[in-house]
Amino acid sequence: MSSSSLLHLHLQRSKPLTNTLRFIRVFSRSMGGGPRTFPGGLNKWQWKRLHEKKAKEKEKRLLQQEKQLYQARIRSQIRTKLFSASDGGDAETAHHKPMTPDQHVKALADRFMKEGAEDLWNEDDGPLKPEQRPQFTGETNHRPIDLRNLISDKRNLVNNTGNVNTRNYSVLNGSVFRNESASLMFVRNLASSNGGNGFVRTCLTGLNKRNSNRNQSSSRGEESDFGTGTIVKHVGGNSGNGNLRTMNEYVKKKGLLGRRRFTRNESSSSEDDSDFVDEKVEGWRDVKRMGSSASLGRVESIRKEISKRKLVENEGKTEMTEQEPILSQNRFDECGISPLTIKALMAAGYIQMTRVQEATLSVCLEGKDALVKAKTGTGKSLAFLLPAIEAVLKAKSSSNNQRVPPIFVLLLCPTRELASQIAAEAIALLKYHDNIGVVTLVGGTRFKVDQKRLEADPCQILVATPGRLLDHVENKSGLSMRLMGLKMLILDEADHLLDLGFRKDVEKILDCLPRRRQSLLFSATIPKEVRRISQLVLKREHEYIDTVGLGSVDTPAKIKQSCIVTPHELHFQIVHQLLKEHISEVPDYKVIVFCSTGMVTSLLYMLLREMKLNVREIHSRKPQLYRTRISEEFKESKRLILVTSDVSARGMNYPDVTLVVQVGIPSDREQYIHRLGRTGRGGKEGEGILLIAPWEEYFLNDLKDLPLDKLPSPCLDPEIQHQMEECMGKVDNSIKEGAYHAWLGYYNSIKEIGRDKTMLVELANKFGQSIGLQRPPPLFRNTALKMGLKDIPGIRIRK
Ligand SMILES: Nc1ncnc2c1ncn2[C@@H]1O[C@H](COP(=O)(O)OP(=O)(O)OP(=O)(O)O)[C@@H](O)[C@H]1O
Repeated sequence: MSSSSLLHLHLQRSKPLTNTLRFIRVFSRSMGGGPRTFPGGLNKWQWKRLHEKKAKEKEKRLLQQEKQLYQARIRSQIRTKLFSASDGGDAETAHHKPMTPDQHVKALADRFMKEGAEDLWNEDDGPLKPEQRPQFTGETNHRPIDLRNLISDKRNLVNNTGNVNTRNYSVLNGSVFRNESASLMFVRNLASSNGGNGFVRTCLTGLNKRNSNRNQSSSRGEESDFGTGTIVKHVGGNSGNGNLRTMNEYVKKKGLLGRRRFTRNESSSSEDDSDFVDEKVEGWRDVKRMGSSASLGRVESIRKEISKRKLVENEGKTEMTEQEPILSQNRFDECGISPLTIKALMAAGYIQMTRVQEATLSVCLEGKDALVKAKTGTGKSLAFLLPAIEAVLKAKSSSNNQRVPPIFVLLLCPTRELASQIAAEAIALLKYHDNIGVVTLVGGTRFKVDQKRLEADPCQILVATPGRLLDHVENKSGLSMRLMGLKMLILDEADHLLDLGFRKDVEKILDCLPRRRQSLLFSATIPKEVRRISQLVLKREHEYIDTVGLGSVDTPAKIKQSCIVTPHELHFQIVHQLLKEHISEVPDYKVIVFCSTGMVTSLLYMLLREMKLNVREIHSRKPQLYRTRISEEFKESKRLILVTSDVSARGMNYPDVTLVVQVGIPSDREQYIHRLGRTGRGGKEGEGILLIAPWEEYFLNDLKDLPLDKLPSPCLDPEIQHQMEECMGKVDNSIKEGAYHAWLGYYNSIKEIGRDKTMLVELANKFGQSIGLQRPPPLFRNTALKMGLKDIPGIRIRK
């Protein structure tokens, strides 16, 4: 399928998506009033829930289609590039010239050497990054309890059969494909990710001959990606039908066809199976033989080619990565930005660019859309603020006096503190520019005050959190009009903003922005899903800039990372011990302790305060003024400990943090990286300790490529233990009860733990006891119902 018809399809498909979103909005607005009873005897809320559920399902389906479309488009682009590059001619003619086997190997190696190619790599292909030596060698002192066993068993099940789950060849046969090697799967996956394109098929079969309807089969491959159909649907087409019949008949004859229909992924692979049959029709055994002999050799060559190139590349890089300097050789005064901005940079002591600034500045200044990944603390904020200022200068010079003063740059970030920090940085860079204003819109402040500021102050750059911005946009405050002049949209912590928690708001905001704009997405972590969903914001021809690079660790090299596995009940005491040790070793200590929820943060803060440590707390349950004051104080201080929830996990640039402690598992790998990244910023040294219970140890699987060392659990002084119990006794019971509920809610939401409710409640009750609760505090019936905990032993329901 050509890229223009793909675009056409995309436009067609994005229409219903917008309609759905509009429907949800109109619907939710209409829920304010209306009749009291609804068809089917439903009350207003049941009716609302029913419709919301339907709308959600529809939206999910449409997003899925968008995703498939995007993948198909990428494949089509890659194919076009590969053919034209390898043949040195245009893509059309290239389709008629088969590649030589050597060319295939080189082209495939090229493709998998590209940054971000992991996305196209499949788990079946084996590790793309070099294997890390196992970090966790020490034995756990504590025997893992049942839940952990259960979890790790289940995980193993998922991991080991991951391929089977997504590409269940065993449906067709047990013997033919199940035992095929990872390498064969690799080629097969290439075939699938290439939409069944001919050159991969040749790889698979080891044959150079091309059939006359290759173009047809190629486009079939892409179309089939949109369907969820069976193998029958997928193979459709001229010769395909015949082949399919042959295959189905064969399978039926052998009694191999199970009840199951193929999923989309399966069908995408099975298309390649059909291609086998296309070229050699004797039967499945032949298919296997061909696949395993010729194509395995080819896969080996591809792997060799990749490692050869990597070796050459790495030889030059070794020294650089070991030291990992964050600064580049380039200076700001050579990069073509405004002299007034350079003056402000120099005044702030910024002379040379960091590597991410060097890598992104020219692209951003050219006006291209970009998705940028760079490690924590490497200067991403400047990397997007400098082009933002340039965009304002350019827009200002070209726009005439307009009735409504336009906002030229909109910068979205997930937390209030981060918004204020970025705004402050922007103001510092604008020190010598006249009449360019920066305004922040964040929750927790008075709406009317925001409106007044927007009216009175110059505002060409708006820094906002999505929720509050949406309030303004939906309130018809005139902000939508001003946003119609937007030239640049920036999403800091883009992966988080495109996460489920924020995505709806971000989508609604996008609806209000002009399509002709430049969009920049920045984060230290960009999971595959986000890369795909980023098309919601970015133009098709955006740049993906990954300064971490394939095969490199995602965390700064100068942060010493370790992990302590010890029962949950001891965590608070161990935190106290670790802090005491750190304070005695590092005179200018500055520590951040992350807890999983606001209430647990509050509890630990009070306990540590009772233990006479110099602590502060920040979490979402505190008023904004207090949060801002503490944040400022912590920025400026030394010898201070900040106990916080995830509101401080991303983007916050507290200088010279010496230690980060994470109590309990974070919500995911990305959050671990961001929390850890509050230390070791700007190329400095730092230390991070993750404190988890034995039943949380499964999470280490997600960090196995990071350099974590396992530390033994420190010995606890019984005297201190006694003191802590006394201090815990002084903490208000309502805080403890809140912490218990929050703890339960947090772990209930983590699927690996939350699915065994009985065990979850047992663990929560143990936690309750450890913080001095005689009995587990009761839950509201509705809350218990929502959490699936109503009839679980150990849960008390409020009368
Ligand atoms: N060109 C530069 N020269 C020297 N220091 C710099 C430069 N650019 C940024 N820094 C410093 O690096 C530190 C980290 O910068 P920044 O907060 O932008 O990191 P980040 O990459 O956005 O981190 P995170 O992923 O946590 O948001 C800051 O202290 C900043 O002042």
